[in-house]
Amino acid sequence: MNHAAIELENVSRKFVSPQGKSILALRDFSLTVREGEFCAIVGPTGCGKSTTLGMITGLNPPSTGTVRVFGKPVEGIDPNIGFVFQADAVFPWRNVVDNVAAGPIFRGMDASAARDKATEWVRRVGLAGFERHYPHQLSGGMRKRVALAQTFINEPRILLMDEPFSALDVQTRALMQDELLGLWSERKASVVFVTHDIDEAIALADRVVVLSKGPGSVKSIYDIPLARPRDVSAARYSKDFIDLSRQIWSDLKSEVQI
Ligand SMILES: Nc1ncnc2c1ncn2[C@@H]1O[C@H](COP(=O)(O)OP(=O)(O)OP(=O)(O)O)[C@@H](O)[C@H]1O
Repeated sequence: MNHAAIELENVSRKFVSPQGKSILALRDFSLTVREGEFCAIVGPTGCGKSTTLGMITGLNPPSTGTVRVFGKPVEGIDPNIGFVFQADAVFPWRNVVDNVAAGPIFRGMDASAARDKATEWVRRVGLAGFERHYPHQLSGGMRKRVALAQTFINEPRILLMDEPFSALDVQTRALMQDELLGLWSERKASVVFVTHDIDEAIALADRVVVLSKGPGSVKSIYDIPLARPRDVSAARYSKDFIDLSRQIWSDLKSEVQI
């Protein structure tokens, strides 16, 4: 049986705008992500996708409702959780190895052991030979590889990704999606992957969750029956993929129409 890794139960989240107006970002939001599941979230702009991730991290608690991670209410930052965001979270003043080693060192690992482990991860994400390069000497795709190594080296049990590949060109993006699935398949963290790209969501996920326009709640959930291991580029041409893409878009279209 698959246990729940993340549970959001009847959650809502209110913000106050700079003008003092109350904004309801999420309403009646319930979602369970199973252990080892890859869950993608799509939805119109402003529907509360990033807010949802913030609640799972504990940085942004819900106004009402409960958020649990591995059965326990979220209280503060959980070291089991890793993040990859759209913006690069690399330190510009550190070279590639030192960027990747930063997490383990912060968690108390001896610096030389951390650098050895980081060097191995740099190789695994295809950056052997670039260990001493600084972020400004790398392409956007290479910096994303550094970000993946930085995250995976900590062996997170939960991985939260907020449009991590949206700034990349189409080819690099496809490569990074394959890379991500390869890394994920080794340890099967529970992933919540936010994207605007329906095809990216289908290519990667076990389930795709469609949110309604703000205040966001779960509109529909699609099981993705594509076999694993997946070759992202090849999977896109299958009939199942195209049918799902059409269905999800028709669901989403009514939410994004003005
Ligand atoms: N700190 C904040 N203060 C005030 N309002 C906020 C805050 N954070 C988010 N909001 C509001 O909550 C709503 C949801 O925002 P959120 O960033 O979660 O949406 P999103 O679905 O991730 O959007 P996008 O797809 O454009 O990235 C928006 O109306 C936003 O303006």
